[in-house]
Amino acid sequence: MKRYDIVVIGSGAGLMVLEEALNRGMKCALVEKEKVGGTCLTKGCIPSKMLVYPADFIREMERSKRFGINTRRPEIDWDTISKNMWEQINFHKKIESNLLDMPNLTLYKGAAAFSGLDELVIRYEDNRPEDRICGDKFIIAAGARSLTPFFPGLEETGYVTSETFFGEKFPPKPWNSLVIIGGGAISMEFAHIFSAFGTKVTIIARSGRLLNKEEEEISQFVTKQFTGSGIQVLTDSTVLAVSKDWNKKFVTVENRLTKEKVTVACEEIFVASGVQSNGDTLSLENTEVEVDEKGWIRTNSYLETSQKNIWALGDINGKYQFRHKANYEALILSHNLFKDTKKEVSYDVVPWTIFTHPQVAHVGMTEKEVKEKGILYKTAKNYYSEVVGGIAMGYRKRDEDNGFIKIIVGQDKKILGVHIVGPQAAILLQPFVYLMNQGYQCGKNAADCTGKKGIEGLRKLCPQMGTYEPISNSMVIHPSLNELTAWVFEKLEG
Ligand SMILES: Cc1cc2nc3c(=O)[nH]c(=O)nc-3n(C[C@H](O)[C@H](O)[C@H](O)COP(=O)(O)OP(=O)(O)OC[C@H]3O[C@@H](n4cnc5c(N)ncnc54)[C@H](O)[C@@H]3O)c2cc1C
Ligand SMILES: NC(=O)c1ccc[n+]([C@@H]2O[C@H](COP(=O)([O-])OP(=O)(O)OC[C@H]3O[C@@H](n4cnc5c(N)ncnc54)[C@H](O)[C@@H]3O)[C@@H](O)[C@H]2O)c1
Repeated sequence: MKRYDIVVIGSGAGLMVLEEALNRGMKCALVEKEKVGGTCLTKGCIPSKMLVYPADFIREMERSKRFGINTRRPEIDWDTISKNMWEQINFHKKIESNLLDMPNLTLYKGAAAFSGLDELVIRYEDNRPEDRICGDKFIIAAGARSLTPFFPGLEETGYVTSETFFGEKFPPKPWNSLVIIGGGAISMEFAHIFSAFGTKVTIIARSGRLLNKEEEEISQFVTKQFTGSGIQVLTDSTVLAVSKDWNKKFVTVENRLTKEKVTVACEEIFVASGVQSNGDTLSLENTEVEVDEKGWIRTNSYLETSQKNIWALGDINGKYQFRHKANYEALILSHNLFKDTKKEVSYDVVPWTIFTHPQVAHVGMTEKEVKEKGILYKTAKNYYSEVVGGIAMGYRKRDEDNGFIKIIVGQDKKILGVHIVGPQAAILLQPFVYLMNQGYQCGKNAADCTGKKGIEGLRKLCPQMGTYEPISNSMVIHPSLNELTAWVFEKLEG
C-alpha cells in the first residue's frame, strides 16, 4: 500500500495546505471526487458572481434615469454571460493538469473513505478497481453539499440545486419563471440574478423573514427592494406538494400563520434550503473523528479533530461556511502543521456579503445578539442620501432604496457590529474588519509583544485597539462613499 506524508481530501481550500506541504518536499496525495478546485470555483462563489455582475448592471441601468441617463431595457446576451461563467469553471482543467505535473504529488480522482485510522479506500465512478493508500497525516477539507428536504412530488417533478445548475441543468436561456425554495444566501443571489434577467421569480421561505441572520431592518429593506422589482416573496411558508403537467411545474405552499394555501406555477424549481456535511461520505465510523449531531466534524481551535493524525477545515466543520473562512483556516492549519509554534483560530470577526442588489455586508454581532449578551451599546445609522457619493448616484432621503450603514459600538468605543445595505457594501465593510482585528495576533501572544499576559493587558497599553477611533481621527476622501461609513460615528449620541 502506498504511504504518504500528507493526504488531503477535497481540493477547495484543501489545496492551500497541499501547496505548503509540497513546498516542503513532502510526499503528498490529493483525493478529489469531482472537479478540482472545489465548490467556490466550480459551483459556488466564482461562477455565481459571473452572473451577479451583469444582473447588478441591469438594475443600475434601470435606476440611471434618476441621475439623468435614459436607457432602454437592455438585451441579455445569455451566450456571452454563460461563456464567461464557464470559462471560470473550466479553470479546473488547468489546475488539474498543473497538479498532475507536480513532483511528489499523486492526484486520485475518486471518492475517499476511511478504512482504518490511517488508511483510505478510493473508489472510482467508472468502476476502475479501488485504490488503498495510507498516510501519516490527513487533512479533511471535503466541504458540504446541498440539503434537499423531502417535499411530496419533488423528485418526480425534477428540480435544480446549485450543483446541478452549474452542471447538467444549466439552462440554455433564462427561465420564464422560477420558484426558489429557501430564504438564505443562495436563494437571494439567484433571485436577484434571474429576476434581473427577466425571469418571474417566487421565493418560498420557511422562516418569517428572508436573510434571517441579518439585522431585521436589513432583511425588511432587501425584501422591499425584491418585491419592488417584481419578485414574489412567500415567508412562513411550508411546501406541501410539488407536481408538473406537460410544460409547467407547480409548488403548493401553506402559510404557517394564516393556513392559506397557494399554488405557484413555474418553469423550474431551485432548491436552496441549506447544506449538509460531506462527512457521511468518508466512513468516519472507521476513525476516532467525532462529528456533531448534524454530521459536521468537530474541530478545536487548532483545527485538530478528536483523532490526533487528522485535521479538518472549511465548510465541513460547520462553522461560517464562506470561502474566505476556509482560506483563513487553511493558512492557520498550514502554520500549525509545518511550523514549530501553534496558532489558534478565532471566529470573533467573520465578515460576509450577500451579493444581491442591494448588497448586504455584515461583520460582528447584530443588535439582538449584543442585547442578549447584556453588553451596553450604542447604535447609529447613516444613509447613502446623506453623502455626496450617494447623492451623485441618485439616492435621496425618501427613496425606498436609500440604503444605509448601521453600527453597533460598546461603551468603550469598541466596534461590535457593522451592517451595510446598498452599493459597494462589501468594499465599504472591509476596513471595519481590519480595525476589529487590530492587535489580534498580538492579543493571542500578548506576552511576546508586551510582556503582559492576555488581550486585556494589551488593551491597557493601547486602549484604542479595536475601537472606531482610527476612523474618526482620519481624513476621509471627499466626496467618496467612504463618508457614509466614516461619518456614521458622528451620529452616535451620548
Ligand atoms: C452557489 C454558491 C455561492 C457561494 N458564494 C459564496 C461567496 O460569494 N463567498 C463566499 O465566501 N462563499 C460562497 N459560497 C460558499 C463557499 O463556496 C464555500 O464556503 C467554500 O467553497 C468551502 O470550501 P471548502 O474547501 O471547505 O469545501 P469545497 O470547496 O466544497 O471543497 C470540498 C471538495 O471535497 C470534495 N469531496 C467531498 N467529499 C469527498 C470524498 N469523500 N472524497 C473525495 N473528495 C470529496 C468535493 O468534491 C469538493 O470539491 C458559495 C456557495 C455556493 C454553493
Ligand atoms: N455570498 C456568500 O457568501 C454566499 C452565497 C451563497 C452561498 N453561501 C454559503 O452557502 C451556504 C448554503 O447557502 P444556502 O442559501 O443554501 O443556505 P442558508 O443556510 O443560508 O439558507 C437556507 C435557507 O433555507 C431555508 N429553508 C430550510 N429548509 C426549508 C424548507 N423546507 N422550506 C423552505 N425554506 C427552507 C432556511 O430557513 C434558510 O433561510 C451557506 O452556508 C452560505 O454561507 C455564501
